[in-house]
Amino acid sequence: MAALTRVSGSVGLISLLNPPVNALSAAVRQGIVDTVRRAVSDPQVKSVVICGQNGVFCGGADIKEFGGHMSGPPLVPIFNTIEAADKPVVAAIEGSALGGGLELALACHYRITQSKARLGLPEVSLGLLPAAGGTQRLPRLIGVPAALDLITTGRHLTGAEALKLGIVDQVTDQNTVEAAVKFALSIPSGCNICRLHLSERPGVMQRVKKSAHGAIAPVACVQAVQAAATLPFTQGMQREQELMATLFGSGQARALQYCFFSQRVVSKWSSPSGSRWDTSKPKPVTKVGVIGLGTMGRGITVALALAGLSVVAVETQQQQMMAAQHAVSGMLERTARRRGVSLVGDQIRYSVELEAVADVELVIEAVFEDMALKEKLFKQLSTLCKADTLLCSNTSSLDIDHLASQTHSPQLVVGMHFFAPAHVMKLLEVVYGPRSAPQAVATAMELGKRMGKVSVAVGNCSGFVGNRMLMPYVEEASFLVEEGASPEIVDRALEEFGFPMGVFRMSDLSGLDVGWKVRKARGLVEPGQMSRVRQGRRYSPLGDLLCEQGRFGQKTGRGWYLYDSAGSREAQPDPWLQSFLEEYRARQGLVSRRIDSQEVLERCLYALINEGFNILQEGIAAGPEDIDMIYVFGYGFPRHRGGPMFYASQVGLAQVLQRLEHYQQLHPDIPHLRPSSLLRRLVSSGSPRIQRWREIIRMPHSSL
Ligand SMILES: CCC[C@H](O)CC(=O)SCCNC(=O)CCNC(=O)[C@H](O)C(C)(C)COP(=O)([O-])OP(=O)([O-])OC[C@H]1O[C@@H](n2cnc3c(N)ncnc32)[C@H](O)[C@@H]1OP(=O)([O-])[O-]
Repeated sequence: MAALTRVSGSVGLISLLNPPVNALSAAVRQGIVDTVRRAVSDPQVKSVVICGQNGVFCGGADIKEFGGHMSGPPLVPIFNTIEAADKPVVAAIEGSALGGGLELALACHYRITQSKARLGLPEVSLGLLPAAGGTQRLPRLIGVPAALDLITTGRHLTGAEALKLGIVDQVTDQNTVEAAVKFALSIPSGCNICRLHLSERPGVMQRVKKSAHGAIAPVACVQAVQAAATLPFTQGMQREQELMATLFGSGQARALQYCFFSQRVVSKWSSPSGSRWDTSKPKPVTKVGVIGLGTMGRGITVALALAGLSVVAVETQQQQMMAAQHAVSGMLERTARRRGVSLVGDQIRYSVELEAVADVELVIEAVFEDMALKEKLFKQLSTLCKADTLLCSNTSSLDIDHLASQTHSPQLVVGMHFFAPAHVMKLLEVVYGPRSAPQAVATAMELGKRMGKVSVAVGNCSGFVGNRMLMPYVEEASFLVEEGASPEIVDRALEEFGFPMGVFRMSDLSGLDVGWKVRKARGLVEPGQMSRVRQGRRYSPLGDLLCEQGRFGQKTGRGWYLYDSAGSREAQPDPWLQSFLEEYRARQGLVSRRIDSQEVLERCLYALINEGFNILQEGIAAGPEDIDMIYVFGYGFPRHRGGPMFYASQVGLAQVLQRLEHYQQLHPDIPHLRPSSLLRRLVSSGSPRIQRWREIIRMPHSSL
């Protein structure tokens, strides 16, 4: 899987052959061993160029091999042999040089790269570290601070950035392999590995640990680079191997690698009606209308403009429109500066007239979350837009099928549920109704991809996947507080698990009035009432009672926590809340008990997971990967835990079932603790690997 040819008389050209990304599988590694040996021993070869076939240098080690028995020659001695070769070896980098691919290039004596190529060491995002010499060679080449940044974040660089940092010797816009051959012909033999004077960076470990939220790979990456700074090369390499060995078999590495593949699985969407990603062709879209320029509409406008689309942004209130225009310009400016790209914005046209969207190919409605308002708007859009214009709603929970029924062409209606801030958050839920055409789903998915989103296609139900699962999670947290926990106890347990914020800090940030409005719309709120049973099930009025006191969270300076001032972010425990809770429990006849972090995690997470099984059973999500990517990219579920469904598979489905049964016995009035029948089916099928759940879900129930 690597070929050697002789070009320009004396250059041995080694091509890696393993489409699509020339991953370093066992066969490729063997191919490199053989071709390097032949090139080095051929007296007619004076220098060597290594490149990848089909415009990609190398995507790194073959991640698919990690799950099984590793065979074939290991990378470290191969790269050491290349580095020690007495003929100059040049890497010709096109497309990507990532992970082991960049480590291969670092072992070469020179690197020539295409300007648009992507270079990086993303192993940390797979729960690993660059263990083929990357943690030792990169700091020696570019210094400790720059190497730490690249290795602990896994971020990609362009060829131009790599040149600036000193990772590559030359950047070209011409044919990279030809440039590398020319370069190889011009250099004398010898190696240019630069041995920088390295020193440790104080304080890095503390910073990395804090932002890792419990992930172990970033910490190991720092330890490995510290070894480069303090130990001779050979000992540093040994340390790199030891640290890799601890990461390689860890649950976190398995979870992160599952996320890598799941992200790709969800792009291959399918729906119960039989429509699929590979048989549904998206409609070309160049011009999009956005209706409603509140927080969501502004973010969506920015995300569309950054993706290079023409946008017609409509806000019928003149003053609100002016404010939005100003805000969008600022957001675009800041994002362009951060990304180092030139400012876009001239392709946005603002209007106060709905008719301005008459000629767009797709409309995204982002008005207030009010069904009557949306119904009216969809009726109007259906009349004034072109007959084949796709009408999408950014609703976070309303019935897409009902909205579709307001239009002349219900097959052209889908949900595009963005997450705030829409130009930053990676997740997009694409919601299809029973009547949505496959092309409408494919078009929304493709548009999400162009906007750099992880798009997940889901079925229509109240709250879709993400918000529907959030309900039991948030409710359990409130029940725990009624029973004796404090918001701090609940939040601490969830943050130690890896969430960036616990339930209560998160609610304070997004505003307690948001959930209050939703509960009011569902007829659950009874002002001034303390009853704990509503609509036939357990209910906690705590959130409503706080809102009645004007405690809306950060924006009012008090909510579940106390803040220095309105808008401040520093949450302090609130003595008022403590006495309020004591009084509440006394009036309800509740005897406060000690609640530990295990109970917090089990009740909140298993309730969330259980709803995930219901969603799978109903076919709202096609597979566990869809749910997991929604939670990882949209709800801060720790990526190193793989997502809620993967986490359940790691805990053990029988254990999750048994704990749900236990809690359901204690709390028979909480329906979301009643174990899902799919969970029971999976347990009775022997708790198969998560990759097999789709088969079991599709199996007729009677066969079990
Ligand atoms: C000793 C340890 C040494 C070392 O330090 C460890 C490593 O190197 S760890 C590795 C560090 N390297 C990384 O983390 C880089 C991971 N890769 C990427 O970031 C992107 O794939 C890349 C940017 C290369 C191309 O993006 P794109 O053009 O949008 O294309 P795409 O993303 O859609 O992928 C196309 C297909 O290729 C598949 N596949 C891809 N890479 C690998 C792989 N390494 N392996 C196996 N398969 C891989 C991918 O699943 C997909 O398959 P399918 O069946 O068609 O769904």
